[in-house]
Order: sequence, then structure tokens, then C-alpha cells
Amino acid sequence: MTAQIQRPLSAPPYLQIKKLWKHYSGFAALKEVSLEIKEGEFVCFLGPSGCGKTTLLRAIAGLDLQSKGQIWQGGRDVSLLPPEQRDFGIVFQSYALFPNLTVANNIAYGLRSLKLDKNQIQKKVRELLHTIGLPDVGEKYPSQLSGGQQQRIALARALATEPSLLLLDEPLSALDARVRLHLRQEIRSLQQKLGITTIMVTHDQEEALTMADRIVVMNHGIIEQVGTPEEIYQRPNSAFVANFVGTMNLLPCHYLNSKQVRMGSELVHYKLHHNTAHQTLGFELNHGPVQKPQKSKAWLAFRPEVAELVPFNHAQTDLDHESAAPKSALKPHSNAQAHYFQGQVLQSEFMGSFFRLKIALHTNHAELVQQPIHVDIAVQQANLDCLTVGHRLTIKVPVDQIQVYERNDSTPFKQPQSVEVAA
Ligand SMILES: Nc1ncnc2c1ncn2[C@@H]1O[C@H](COP(=O)(O)OP(=O)(O)OP(=O)(O)O)[C@@H](O)[C@H]1O
Repeated sequence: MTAQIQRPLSAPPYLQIKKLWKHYSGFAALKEVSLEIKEGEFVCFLGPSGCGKTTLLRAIAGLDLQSKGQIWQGGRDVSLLPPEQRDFGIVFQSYALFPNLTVANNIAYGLRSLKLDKNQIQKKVRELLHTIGLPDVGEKYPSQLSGGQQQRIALARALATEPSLLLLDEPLSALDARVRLHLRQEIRSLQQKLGITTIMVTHDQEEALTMADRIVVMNHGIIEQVGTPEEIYQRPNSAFVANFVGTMNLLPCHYLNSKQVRMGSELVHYKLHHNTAHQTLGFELNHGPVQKPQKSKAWLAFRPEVAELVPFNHAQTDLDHESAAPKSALKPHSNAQAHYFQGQVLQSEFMGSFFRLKIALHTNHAELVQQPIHVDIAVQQANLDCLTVGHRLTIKVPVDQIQVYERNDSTPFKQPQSVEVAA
């Protein structure tokens, strides 16, 4: 097995997906999808059920041909090649091992077509069994192994012919949580050791965030965002991505300009991130109130862990001393550094290293009245009084942690849940 490979930064993409469409009797499962993957990258296709992840993976393998568009692999147009003429190994969710063959024969299956002699095949199988950490199971049958062990055999079988591309279709989703966690790390370190370009389909955001070099977030047959796990988590470029990856508080508001939104009678400042292209969100940039009212509906978004609990008086002092405090008919709950929400604890959950508080906001904004927010407080910083159900408190959210997204009623993602607010 080879050591991790260093590649020039300017290397051309190893895999190029060009304007790919897939139709199933009139239904478009992929809509002009384009993507480039570098050699040696570990890329995850992430998205909800039915978004087209498997369709895209199967098109790359040639198992289901695309309706339109091209696929280039290693500088070669493979768009119309059958799977056997392409260069990949694949692992499915259901292991797909041959039950009547021993583990060794399962792994050796693909090697027979390479015209290797018996000794070479045995040597290769031994090496692969060693690589996946199961050196002694060669003579067993798949049914004598656990799910996690069977999936490692499937991985060894996929790697046996030394393909340049490894395709993993939800390989961990049939396994129990503990095995999944362990195998996650094993697959990632094996992939890094071999330097093999890998694409993994998953609907598990934690799996994608912990394993991938880059994540491709898909929704309804299109790519919503491509980025490193940090980019996807910290700077999601749409409300869909913000809501799908991690926990995000999404509060309905109205867009005013590139610095402020309005939430009921409150003005809220936010800081536009460079990669948040508001033009693409349907908002005008730096031109004051939006002209078209139908485009002014927005989501104000922040992660539970960026919020801080502060005493009310402290918040008011901050605001009184802040010359940039808004002088308008709208209530000043915000300054250039932070916004202060008022709320009441509905629920407090101990999560190990932090408490997750569910808080009802005090607001006269009709859309917000029944919508709780989540705030995560590190155990070391938690004041136990603040965690009591019914406690009234102030939540400080730094302006540079507030993001704003277009709010489209047809946006196909789960709406923040509503709760009964305690009297
Ligand atoms: N053979 C088929 N015939 C008709 N429709 C199909 C077929 N295969 C997939 N589809 C449809 O195409 C869409 C994308 O399916 P795909 O399997 O790629 O989704 P996915 O993101 O992998 O979902 P999951 O996580 O549930 O596997 C779905 O709406 C699905 O119903």
C-alpha cells in the first residue's frame, strides 16, 4: 500500500461532472449538475432523502446512464462507457457480499479477471485482510461475520483491483451507532493512506462533517453548496443548508438593507459575510429598502452556541452607551456589536458538555410569538438560576454571528417547530 500522495495544487480535476441531467419518465432527478473533484479528495454527497445523491453516484459509476451531460474521469470522457470499462470500486449500504463464497473468495472475485496467478491472488487477499484489520477471517462465510465486519470485507473487495476512484453509497447507515463511529474513522484513515479519490453518499450530516474534505449539499436534484465542512457549517449560503447542517435558529424577519433587518418592532443589525451573495438571495445590496415587497421576507439565523446569556441591566447599559444605537421609531435592542433578545426558559436539557436551552422570545412580532430559539451554554459558564424553567433572561448574539437568508414560502425544508409558551 502506498503512502499519502502529495499533489501539485494546480492539478486538473480528476473527475468532472458537466451539466448532468437525469430524467425518470418526465421527473428530473438531476437538474444540470456540474461539479469538479480533485485527485485524492474525500467528497460527501449530503442531502435529504430523494435529493438525487444516489442517482449522481450511479451515473458516475455508469450503473444508470444520465439523460444529458458528460462525465470525465482522469482526463477521459467516460459518459457513455459501461461500468466494467470504468475505473472504480463501489461499496453499497447492504454489503452485497456473495453468501456462498468465503470472505477470501469474495475479496478475490474481482481479481480473477486481472489474470493473476493463484499465489498473487492469495497474497493480495492476505494484504487486504490485514489492511482492514481482519487478518483471520478469510475462510469464514459472510453470515459468520458482524455487519461492521461484512462492510469492511465489502471495502476490501472494492479496493482489490486498486481502482482510482472509490464510491461509497451510504456504507455505514445499516450499522449500529458505535460500529458506525469506529468504521467512519477507519475508512477515512485508509482513504488518506491510499490517497484514493473517494465519493461517499450520506444523509448523515455528522458523518459528512467529520469525514469529508469537501461536502456537496444537494436538494431536489440541484447542488445547493459545495465547500469544506467548516465553510458549510459556518457560512451556509442558503436557509436550506443552514437548516439542514447542524442546528440553526431561523427567525422570520423582513429585509431592510445589507446591515439591518426588522423583526416585528425590533431592528436587528447583522454583518454581511463576503461569501453570502445577496444578489443571489434576491436582495438588493447596499441600496436601502428592497423595492419589491415579495422579496423582503427573510430569515434571521444564528447558531445556538454563538448566543450568550446576560443580565437585562447589563444589556440596557450597553445599549445606552452605544452611540450607534438606532435612533428610530423601532425599539433599540441592538447596537453595532450585538443584538439583545428578551426571553423565558421553556426547557433545559443537559447534553454532557453543554446545556441546550429552549427559550420563548418576548416579542410583539406575530410570526415569532410561538417560536422558541435554542441556546447552548457550556457547562462551565452555566449559571444554574438561568437554567430554571420560567426564568426570564436576555440573550446576546454578536452581530457578526447573525446571518440573513431569503425566506421563500416554498422553501422545501423543515420549519422551526412551534411550542406552547408558558404563561
Ligand atoms: N429507477 C427510478 N425510477 C423512477 N424514479 C426514481 C428512480 N430512482 C430514483 N428515482 C427518483 O429520483 C429521485 C432521486 O433519487 P435518489 O435515489 O438519487 O435520492 P437519494 O438522495 O439518494 O435518496 P435516499 O437518501 O433516500 O437514497 C427520487 O425522487 C426518486 O424517487
